[in-house]
Amino acid sequence: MEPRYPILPENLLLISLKMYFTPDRTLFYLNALLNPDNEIVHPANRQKLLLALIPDFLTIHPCAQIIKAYEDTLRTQNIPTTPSPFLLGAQDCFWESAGAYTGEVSPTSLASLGCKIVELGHAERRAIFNETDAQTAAKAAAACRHGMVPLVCVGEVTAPGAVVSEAVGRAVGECAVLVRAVLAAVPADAPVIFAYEPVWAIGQPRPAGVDHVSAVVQGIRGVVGERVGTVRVLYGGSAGPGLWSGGGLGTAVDGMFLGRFAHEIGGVREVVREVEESLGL
Ligand SMILES: O=C(CO)COP(=O)(O)O
Repeated sequence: MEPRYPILPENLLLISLKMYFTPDRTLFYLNALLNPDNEIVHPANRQKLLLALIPDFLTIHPCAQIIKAYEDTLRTQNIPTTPSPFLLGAQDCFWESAGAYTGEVSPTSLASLGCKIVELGHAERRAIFNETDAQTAAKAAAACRHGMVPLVCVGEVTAPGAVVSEAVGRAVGECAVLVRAVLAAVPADAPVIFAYEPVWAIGQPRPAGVDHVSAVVQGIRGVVGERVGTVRVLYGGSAGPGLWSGGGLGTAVDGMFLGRFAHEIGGVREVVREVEESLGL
């Protein structure tokens, strides 16, 4: 059977919890994201803005149950849940579906639990676990075989020097290698999300400058070119409230990939409000 991919609207806000939260805190956090009183997830806005949570592997199953219960509640209120108003993602997956691969996580299992997005090639996995472009591309293909969207992290390692134009060209060149490898590995109609995360901007007090991000993202879009499947390009790396509207990032990218600055629900609400306002929602 052909995989059925989730529909991606034009704007995405994705949150990775990396390895920061305990299971209890993750479940409390997800319940808070979905609580209508917190005004974060608005099913009516699904066609324009979609949120997703990417927790650790241990909490994927209970998170899936919480999201299912949330959708059941929406249905009792006659609010449509197709396409899903909120997605669940995983922080990695293996490139094989099953077998003697101790410690690895199967894409089949992730899909069966309701994961729709698989994050791949994060800078931390590349630096600490030596993950290669070929491995990331193979994992992206595996995610697609199971109807999940690969969320591929790309970004240059070194911060820009004094010559801005050179820095942009170098950054695009570094990102292009993985962008091309992934697009060559996945079906032409598979949706793909690229998170442009300059390695030097991850885990910092401030994000990369919007001018730099904007120019590199334009370059990445050029590398992607025309393609049947949807491609979204997000920014990640110390992103948080104030960057989308005040910082002007909103006109350059299709969304943000949030880390630490989404750990408090109030911060997520601020970011959501900025994006919604920019979309006239
Ligand atoms: O790597 C990131 C998202 O995956 C960004 O993390 P920080 O926002 O904490 O820098």
